[in-house]
Amino acid sequence: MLTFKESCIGVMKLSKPPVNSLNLEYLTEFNIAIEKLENDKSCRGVIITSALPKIFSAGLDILEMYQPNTDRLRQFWTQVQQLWINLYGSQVATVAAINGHAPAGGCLVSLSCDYRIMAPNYTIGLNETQLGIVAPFWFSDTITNTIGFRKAERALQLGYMFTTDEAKACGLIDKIVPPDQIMAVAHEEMKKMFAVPDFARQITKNQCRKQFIDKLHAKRDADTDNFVNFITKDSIQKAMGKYLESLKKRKSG
Ligand SMILES: CC/C=C\C/C=C\C/C=C\CC/C=C/CC(=O)SCCNC(=O)CCNC(=O)[C@H](O)C(C)(C)COP(=O)(O)OP(=O)(O)OC[C@H]1O[C@@H](n2cnc3c(N)ncnc32)[C@H](O)[C@@H]1OP(=O)(O)O
Repeated sequence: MLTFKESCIGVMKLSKPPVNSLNLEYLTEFNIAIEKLENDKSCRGVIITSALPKIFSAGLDILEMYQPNTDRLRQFWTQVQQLWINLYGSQVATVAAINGHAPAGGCLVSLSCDYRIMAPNYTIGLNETQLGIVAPFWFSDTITNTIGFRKAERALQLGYMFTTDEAKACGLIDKIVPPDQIMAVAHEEMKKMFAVPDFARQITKNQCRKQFIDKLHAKRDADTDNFVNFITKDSIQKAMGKYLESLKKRKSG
């Protein structure tokens, strides 16, 4: 993770080649970096982007969920939950500068921000059903809060990956920006949020999102149990094995 401050804005660049997949160690690093910025009194905003060409993030590392060690799987999911709590509940203004593909967990990271700008000709969405797995309730809540129930329900069932244009049309992202302008526009959008007094913006964000974060807090242990029980089922393991194979075939084909 490349993290630096530009005046009162923290910039976090995901930099885990080849695809910024989020494994236990990288999620832990991500959480520490965001918590550090959150606790920095001089930091008013955070921009999240990718240091890699063409990929924002491939989402959760599938290898963490395939033939897993159960203790590690629990730690992994705890860090996934914490990342969402940290980002969706962040007091600082957040902008996702999506400069590449953003499937599943990559999409969730961006949906947890306050504003999303995206470069053209990429794809974004919660594609979990395509892997034979299920987006948990707090993934569904986050996309539903962004694009509305009907569109979210349809997209979740299909595991639909939106093109940048489709994502803009349904409100999954807010703006399409050429890749060379994405950071400049992220700063412009940040300035618009800074024009509002921080406490008023923070209380308003909290009013909108707190009920969803409280829901996960209340069900956090059960959610981890559900995840571990679900992922370790033979049928789910088979489906994930097939999906990994299909990724490799697509590469060689
Ligand atoms: C009753 C039950 C109720 C509730 C259920 C309870 C709990 C919920 C259960 C489960 C929820 C779990 C949630 C999961 C969310 C996720 O994030 S899952 C991850 C989904 N991600 C994807 O599907 C992305 C797959 N990747 C791609 O589409 C492409 O790789 C991508 C477009 C990102 C890049 O394409 P390209 O540049 O062509 O690169 P390659 O495809 O060649 O990939 C390079 C190597 O990277 C490997 N890789 C790709 N993605 C991942 C990944 N996510 N994890 C691990 N590894 C990945 C790929 O295999 C290549 O590896 P290789 O070089 O061949 O070794």
